[in-house]
Amino acid sequence: MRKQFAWLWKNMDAPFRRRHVIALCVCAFTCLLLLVNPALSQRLIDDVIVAGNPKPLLSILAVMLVVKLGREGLRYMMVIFLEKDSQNVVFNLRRRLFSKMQYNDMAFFDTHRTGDLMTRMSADLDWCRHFLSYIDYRIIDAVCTFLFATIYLLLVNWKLTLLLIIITPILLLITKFFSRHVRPRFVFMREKLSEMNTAAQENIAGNRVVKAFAREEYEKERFEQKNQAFMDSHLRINKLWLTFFPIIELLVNAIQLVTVFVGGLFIIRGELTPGELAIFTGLSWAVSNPMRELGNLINDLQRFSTSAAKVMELYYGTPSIVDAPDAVAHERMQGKIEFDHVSFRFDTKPILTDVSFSVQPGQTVAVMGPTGSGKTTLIHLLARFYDVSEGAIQVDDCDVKQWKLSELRGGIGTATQDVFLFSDTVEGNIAFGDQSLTQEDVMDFARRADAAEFAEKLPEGYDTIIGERGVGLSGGQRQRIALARAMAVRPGILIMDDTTSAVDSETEQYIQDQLRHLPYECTKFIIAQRISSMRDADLILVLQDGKITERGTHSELLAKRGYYWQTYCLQYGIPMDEEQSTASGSNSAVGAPAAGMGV
Ligand SMILES: Nc1ncnc2c1ncn2[C@@H]1O[C@H](COP(=O)(O)OP(=O)(O)OP(=O)(O)O)[C@@H](O)[C@H]1O
Repeated sequence: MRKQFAWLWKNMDAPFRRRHVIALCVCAFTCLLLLVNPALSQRLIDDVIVAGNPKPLLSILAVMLVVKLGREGLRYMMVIFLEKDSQNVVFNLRRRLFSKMQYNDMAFFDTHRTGDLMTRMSADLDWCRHFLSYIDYRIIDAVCTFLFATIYLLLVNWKLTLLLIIITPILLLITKFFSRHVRPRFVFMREKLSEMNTAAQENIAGNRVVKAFAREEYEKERFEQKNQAFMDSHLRINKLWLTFFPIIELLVNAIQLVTVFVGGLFIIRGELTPGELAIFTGLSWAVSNPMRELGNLINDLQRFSTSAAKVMELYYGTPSIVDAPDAVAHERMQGKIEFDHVSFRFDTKPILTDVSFSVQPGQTVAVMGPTGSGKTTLIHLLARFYDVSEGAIQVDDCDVKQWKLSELRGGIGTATQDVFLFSDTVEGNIAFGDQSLTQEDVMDFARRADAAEFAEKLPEGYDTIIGERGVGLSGGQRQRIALARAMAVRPGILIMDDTTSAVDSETEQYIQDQLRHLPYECTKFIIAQRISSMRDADLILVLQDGKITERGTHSELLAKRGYYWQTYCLQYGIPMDEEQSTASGSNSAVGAPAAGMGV
């Protein structure tokens, strides 16, 4: 807990820290002020009522009123200070956490559910705010009220005071027991909250799939289970609390009884004046209330501690893929790529094995292969989303591990398989990677990606806001905006991962032509299933089970009669026997049917 407080403190700006200390001192001072009115009540009873002397009456009442008003005013100021300080910390934390998430490894996002991360950024952070704006002052309040009242009562009558506080050690023991048992329940509850949020988030993000499969009822049921589990975890805590709470209440109420009963006896024996008994009855709550509060505070503290631990995990997590200390600065990326005996494993599962190839700047390399063969992983390694397990990847004759990450990734434009567009205008989405693009540039790249025609027809043209994930656009339209976005950063390496799979052949042909005439030099890295997307590539790689099984140009691969040739025959409806006899002539004859089919 101390660590967590130190962490929050570290994230509070200096002026707010000063104010926070002042606010907590004010809190302690107002606890001291609590003693004034019971002390004045004693004088009121002993010196005014019992003595029959009305002279000091007005002055006593005036001081009581001033103290009461002053105390309320100070508490008001304290609450405002605490609220502002806690907001300052949460603001700083949110900023830092968001930035942390930006730089986290791909592996981090592979293993953390979105719903869980959202819970850390919202509910868990709110518990950090709650600690600074409420829990910490309530602790000081309880401790100071108890201590000041006890000391004062000891001075008035130590025997009666000892009777009042005799139950304190028992209470502390019960509290310790409660605290030990409630913590794992809070950890469990936090997990259930995260699962519930994840279910809600996935349902919202995947609502189209839910509808398409008419799985609303199933989803409702699934969420119901998570909701129920979260509620049950809450109830388990409440159950524990309910076994603990009556014991505390009983002990605390005993304090009040002892005060009146033993206090009365002391008056009869002349050991206490009626005014002094008024102090005891007036302050017995100040001794008993903090004890009563203990359970609540422990609940809150454990809840805070569970949430803070989750936020701290994110806060202190360090990405494993970072700039090397001796990273080399590069001007513009030229686009020379070399994979040198690259192998890659996810945990122990081999994904790529001994992959070697090289591409010169400006060339086009295409990769094809069955699904799951490791094509996307190749580009993930190139952009250093993951580090190779063995071998090395060089870009412009420099190991990618020696590149500054921002320059490496900034030099690669990627149109990914799974298109994600932001809730922004079409123009904003295309200019995402380069905010300095002019409107003319945006329109030019949209034209090259064949996105101009439909973009202009949108209700507000390029200023039309498209929804999250490009809602409102067709799959092919989204792919074309994603391609324009990748082209627009003028990368040294342009990666197209299944980018034209959802567009028709004519559009694909148009895009292919445009790719040949980009207004800058770049290496093109194409991942595709269609032969038409790759037939003009300088190098075509066939990847099977993470290994390169075929390599060469279109005609060389057709001549090999392997996977590429089979795919070719399947896609162009050529019986394999017939193709074999056609291809037994020259290489140009092999290319002829496809060219003739206009694909
Ligand atoms: N984050 C991950 N953790 C573990 N395994 C993964 C992860 N991402 C991918 N894989 C596995 O790596 C293998 C290669 O995946 P990859 O996405 O590179 O294939 P692909 O050839 O691009 O497939 P597709 O054509 O379907 O896109 C697959 O078996 C996949 O299950």
